[in-house]
Amino acid sequence: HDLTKESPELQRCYYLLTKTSRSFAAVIEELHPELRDAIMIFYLVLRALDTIEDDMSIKSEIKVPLLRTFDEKLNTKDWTFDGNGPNEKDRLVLVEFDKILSIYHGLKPQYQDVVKDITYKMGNGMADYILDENFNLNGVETVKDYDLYCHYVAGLVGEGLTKLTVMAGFSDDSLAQDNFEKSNSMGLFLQKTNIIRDYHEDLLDGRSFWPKEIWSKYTKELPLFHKDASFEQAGLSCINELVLNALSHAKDCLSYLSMVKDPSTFSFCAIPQVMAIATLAEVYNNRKVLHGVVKIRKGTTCKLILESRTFPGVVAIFRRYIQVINHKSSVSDPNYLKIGIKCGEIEQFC
Ligand SMILES: COc1cccc([C@H]2O[C@H](CC(=O)N[C@@H](CC(=O)O)C(=O)O)C(=O)N(CC(C)(C)C)c3ccc(Cl)cc32)c1OC
Repeated sequence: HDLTKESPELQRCYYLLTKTSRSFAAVIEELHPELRDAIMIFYLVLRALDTIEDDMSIKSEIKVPLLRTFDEKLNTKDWTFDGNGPNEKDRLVLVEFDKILSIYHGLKPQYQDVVKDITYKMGNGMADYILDENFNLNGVETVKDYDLYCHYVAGLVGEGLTKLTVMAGFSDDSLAQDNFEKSNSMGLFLQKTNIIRDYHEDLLDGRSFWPKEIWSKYTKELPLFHKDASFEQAGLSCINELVLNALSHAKDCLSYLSMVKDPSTFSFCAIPQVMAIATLAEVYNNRKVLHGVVKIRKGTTCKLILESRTFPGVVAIFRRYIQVINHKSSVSDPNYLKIGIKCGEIEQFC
């Protein structure tokens, strides 16, 4: 849409958006005017929160209270933060947070309330995890912990977006009546896909989000998958079980998408989901995941965006990649039968 007629602050916010996520910024800019600015601001506020959580140069005595009270910054007119982490690529959203605030205060009050409510819940969820020693030392312990962590950082985003789209009349009211189960799955499907894909990168940062309840079936130490060639097969079985776990959200995601009515909102919701199912098919049984970040090809991304403009198009994409996963699975894999059953279930649903 044409930004030149917008206020300087709004133009600056869209500039910040393109800086933080080039490809996804284009999708947000195509949104219906009723929700475009609200979702752009929601995205930037979440990015600011994520940048604080990720900034290892802020010590936890400062970081924890900052995360817990971040929603209160939304009541101010000009709060900014010059977090001293020069290497944080998203630092700009904190340094220029006053620009985000000026647009936030111009949003409809009911949209402001959704952004603030989710910011409050996410900030406190993040703070709880930073304080939870066992998370810090061993990473995420149980699959239950894994689902809770992903709820805080991603499931809540789905919940907020559902509230916004239902308020705008762009999605079925029923999406806001299932205790946000389907909204939560929309976030967990994306976040779990990223966590599987980012194994090596997170290891380099000295952390991991792979749940110990799963990886400890295949190794005593998580880095061995990368370091020791004799653990490569075990690493593949672990990836495959994590993909199986992520696929448990696929039906909810397809059901969610079937209830989004507005075309631009549908694309906004569908594009990340089709990227995720394609990524899951790429990482499944793929040893490259243990040594680097595996990305789907640019050409594939373009095809997926074009094909995901309608619900039947999205269903066809899911069906195709479920088949790819099924054909890649090997009889020697401990979860061979389960992945076959799961793929069958999702195909039935398609
Ligand atoms: C109903 O729920 C959704 C509907 C549409 C999109 C998203 C979801 O999609 C992007 C898509 C995105 O940001 N893609 C990036 C690639 C990447 O960062 O991995 C991109 O294309 O650059 C994404 O990844 N996250 C981040 C979380 C997953 C943590 C929520 C995200 C962050 C803020 C917002 Cl407002 C939205 C999203 C939804 O959230 C679940």
